[in-house]
Amino acid sequence: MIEFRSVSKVFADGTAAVADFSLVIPARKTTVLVGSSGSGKTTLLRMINRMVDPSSGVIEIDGEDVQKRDAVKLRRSIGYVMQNSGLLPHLKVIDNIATVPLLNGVSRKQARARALDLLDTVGLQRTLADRYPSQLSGGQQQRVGVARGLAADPNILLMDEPFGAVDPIVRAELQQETIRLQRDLDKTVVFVTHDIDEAFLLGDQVVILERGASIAQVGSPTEIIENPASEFVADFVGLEHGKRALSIRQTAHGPILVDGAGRAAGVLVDGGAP
Ligand SMILES: Nc1ncnc2c1ncn2[C@@H]1O[C@H](COP(=O)(O)OP(=O)(O)OP(=O)(O)O)[C@@H](O)[C@H]1O
Repeated sequence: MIEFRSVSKVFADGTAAVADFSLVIPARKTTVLVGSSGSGKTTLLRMINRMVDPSSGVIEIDGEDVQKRDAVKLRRSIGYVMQNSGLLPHLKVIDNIATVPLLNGVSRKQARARALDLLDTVGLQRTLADRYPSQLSGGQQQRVGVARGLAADPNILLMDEPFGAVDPIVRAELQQETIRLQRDLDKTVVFVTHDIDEAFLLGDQVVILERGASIAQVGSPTEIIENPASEFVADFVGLEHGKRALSIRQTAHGPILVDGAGRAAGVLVDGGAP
């Protein structure tokens, strides 16, 4: 479990990125921080692994204040996946994945063997191991980024807009892979996005943020859609514009569900049916 208690961050130039933020992030679930640009999502994420230190307040992992941990060791024990994969261009795929285990003292042979296993885990061919990042597609690079994040077998995986730079089809594929990985690996995932649909798809817990990382609402996707806490939330999740409003239309073959634009969205089935 990760806990933020009254955490604030004011950068050296006076920018108040985060003001009095408190949140419990449960273990082995996916928590998604979602909000528009500049709402403080990345700053919150980076305070978990001490890439950024808070100005005030406490962040605990399993009851231990992260400020009391060695920053470098802490960072290496937590997986981090970023938007443009962050791969080192002069290292082959296999060596990119093996970097953190090597730094942690794992033997080269073991680290490379694990890197090959991780290529399987993220759905990449092992034959890609000897390529350089520039010889991969954007989607493949992101998968390598996820493999690298998992390399030290961390309990916590931080993902900062990991699929922001790939096309919508690859993005949908990577989202499904993330759901599968989470089911198989059971990590505590903290995921940052500005895309509410991605947040609802991936999040067990969704945190909607306004400027200064002020929490507009926190809850499961169902709770938020059923009962938006404010007009801001209703607007942000698309309830105000009818984007998520489904209605029943009778057809010659029975009732179907249509969305706000009148497009067929599905059929109605008995919720109790197998
Ligand atoms: N190192 C820094 N120095 C000064 N201001 C910063 C620094 N890093 C971030 N900020 C500012 O803090 C605020 C929050 O930034 P942050 O990157 O956390 O937001 P975000 O929600 O992740 O945005 P985006 O979706 O655009 O990445 C912004 O106003 C940003 O300009």
